[in-house]
Amino acid sequence: MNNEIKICGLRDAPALDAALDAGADLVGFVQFPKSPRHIALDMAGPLSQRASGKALRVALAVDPDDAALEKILAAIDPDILQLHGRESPQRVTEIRHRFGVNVMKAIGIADAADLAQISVYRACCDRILVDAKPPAMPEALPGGNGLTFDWQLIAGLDDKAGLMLSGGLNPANVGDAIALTGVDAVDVSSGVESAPGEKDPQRIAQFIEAARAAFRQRAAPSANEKAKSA
Ligand SMILES: O=C(O)c1ccccc1NCC(=O)[C@H](O)[C@H](O)COP(=O)(O)O
Repeated sequence: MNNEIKICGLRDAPALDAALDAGADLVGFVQFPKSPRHIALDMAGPLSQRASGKALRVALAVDPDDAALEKILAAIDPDILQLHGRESPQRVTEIRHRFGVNVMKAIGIADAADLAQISVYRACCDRILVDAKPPAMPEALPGGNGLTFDWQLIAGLDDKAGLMLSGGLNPANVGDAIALTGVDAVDVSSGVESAPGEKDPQRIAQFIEAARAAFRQRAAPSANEKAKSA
């Protein structure tokens, strides 16, 4: 992963086009009927085709069984399957092998103890999305809650390869999140919406611009480094 930006929860062509036009690297289609971002497969298929070759297409599912996965993968034909439930490492391995699909596993982070899951899942999946742990309420969604977590936990990791930072990011805080954590990839959903499930093209563009600026800033040599090499 190298300076990648994912816009998740796209449900219609105007929102998808806003993400693609602004330069999103990954676009996500949520398969979770209780979410305001859920998109039916007969709509998700054409949207995914529209994004083909322009961005990596991510199908997001929560504890899917094989029958559900067959339908999701056939309709969306994703480049990446994001698993956002309680899938065990064994289940992730099984899915990867059975369906031959790249998998990004979401891990909920609330405190330092949760970081152990990163190395557990690194061994069995292609990417890892570190997200805020959902609130412990029956009606809470597994993701898309607009909640941040302590970014210092990620900043302190020795190995950030393959990590995508998520949870409560928005155009105003994504620059700080990138600078502080040092991650190479970010993901957003509710932070670029005007109402639950309603993507706002202007906020999408602002988010991508702010993230790109932070990635550029990190790549640029500091004044100190420039002086040393002069
Ligand atoms: O977005 C949803 O509604 C959703 C529902 C069920 C499982 C996962 C979901 N979203 C996962 C994502 O990848 C979100 O982008 C991620 O949780 C960040 O969301 P937000 O804090 O709203 O930016």
